[in-house]
Amino acid sequence: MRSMEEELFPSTPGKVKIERAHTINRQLHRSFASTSTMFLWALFLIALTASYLSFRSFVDSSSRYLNASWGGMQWEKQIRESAAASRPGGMSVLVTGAAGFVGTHVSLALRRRGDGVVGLDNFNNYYDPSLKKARQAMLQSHGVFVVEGDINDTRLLDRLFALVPVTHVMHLAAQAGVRYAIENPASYVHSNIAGLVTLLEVCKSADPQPAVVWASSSSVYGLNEKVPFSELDRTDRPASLYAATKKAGEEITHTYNHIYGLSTTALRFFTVYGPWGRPDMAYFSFTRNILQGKPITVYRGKDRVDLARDFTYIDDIVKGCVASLDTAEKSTGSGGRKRGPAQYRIYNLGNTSPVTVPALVNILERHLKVKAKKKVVEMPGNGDVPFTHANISFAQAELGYKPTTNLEIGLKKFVKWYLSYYGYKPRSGSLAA
Ligand SMILES: O=C(O)[C@H]1O[C@H](OP(=O)(O)OP(=O)(O)OC[C@H]2O[C@@H](n3ccc(=O)[nH]c3=O)[C@H](O)[C@@H]2O)[C@H](O)[C@@H](O)[C@H]1O
Repeated sequence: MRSMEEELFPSTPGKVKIERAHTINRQLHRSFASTSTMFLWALFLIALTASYLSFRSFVDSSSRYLNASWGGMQWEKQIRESAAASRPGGMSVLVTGAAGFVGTHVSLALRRRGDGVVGLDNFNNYYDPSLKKARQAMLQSHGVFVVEGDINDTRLLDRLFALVPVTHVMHLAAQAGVRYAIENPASYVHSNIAGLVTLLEVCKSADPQPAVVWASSSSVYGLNEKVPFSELDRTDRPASLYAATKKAGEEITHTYNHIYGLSTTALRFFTVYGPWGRPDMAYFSFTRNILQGKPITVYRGKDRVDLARDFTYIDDIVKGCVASLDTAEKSTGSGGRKRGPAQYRIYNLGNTSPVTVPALVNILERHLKVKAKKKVVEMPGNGDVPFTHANISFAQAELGYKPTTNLEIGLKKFVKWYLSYYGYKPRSGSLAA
């Protein structure tokens, strides 16, 4: 059999050289012609693929734009107005989770004293979104615009930072609730881990970088038994996935502080309650059930020990948040690079006087003037801890934090709001069965 080389360059020399040369030329020409045809086909296919891909990306981005509830000149105008401070030296704060319980109160407090505030909230349906919409409407009437969007949306965050010179981020958007993590673990990873990282990525790249104050949780103390809980105590034994994601948040913010010079402050909130609160929390759902004549389930710990929480009134928490923003030092990085060491802080924001769950129910019964139908059951093993109790000496010394509302007074204010918001007539007289 002849080799390929022999086919192209036959071994017989002499007269046949020219013929051979012609043959070779023809063969070369044929092969060149087929190569260039292939090349043209390849070019054509590449062009076709490129136009298909750019068409797809155009359709994707236009549909994303059309489906998104953000964008447009009017939207940008509202953001700029909302973010503009009305007092000299005022801050421009991006409040994530602004239509949430704590977010609404902090946004209002900032706006009232003349800071610029832009809210961000995804209005998810973890609990009744109509309550979030009502909070949004209330904020709007006070000049705070709440953007509808998710902290996982980098494009939206970039846009907000391009529109507003954000000096501070008050990051309160999160998947809350200790026991719900058993049902929907992915939502905690999505909001409390992925969302946090997305937000920090944008913050670290912003120029200037904002200072970040964000909501951690008393739940990070987990199985800690040393009371009261101090920021110096162990927090490496979380009892729920919720707690684990909040603890992870403290470590993730440390990384951004260390590498990029972001100024970060984590606030460990202790069971916050009050008007405009969260319907998934015990004080809120107990109130609803008591008024509707439905039973409430009261959990009890091992050996029939009552569970207790360091319930903290919303106005005290707001003071702690605002003081944290006021004392936050500037971030030190720029262009995504650290220029020097930056502030990294963690504070307990609690009330320092735990109250048992049955005592909470007694107070509600008195304020509602209705007797609760109690079902006492052993605490299910779904992430709860038996008690919480904050040591607030660091917050006191460094933020001037000093809670002033006890559970009796705080629940009275909550009940007043609840009855009015849900259209109940306040009852007079003694307890009804
Ligand atoms: O400090 C926090 O970081 C967390 O506080 C809050 O968690 P918790 O302290 O668990 O509040 P909450 O659910 O009101 O239960 C209060 C008590 O009632 C008991 N409880 C609860 C429900 C019920 O049906 N029966 C009952 O006895 C229950 O066993 C508990 O002893 C926030 O939800 C959470 O998002 C996080 O911010």
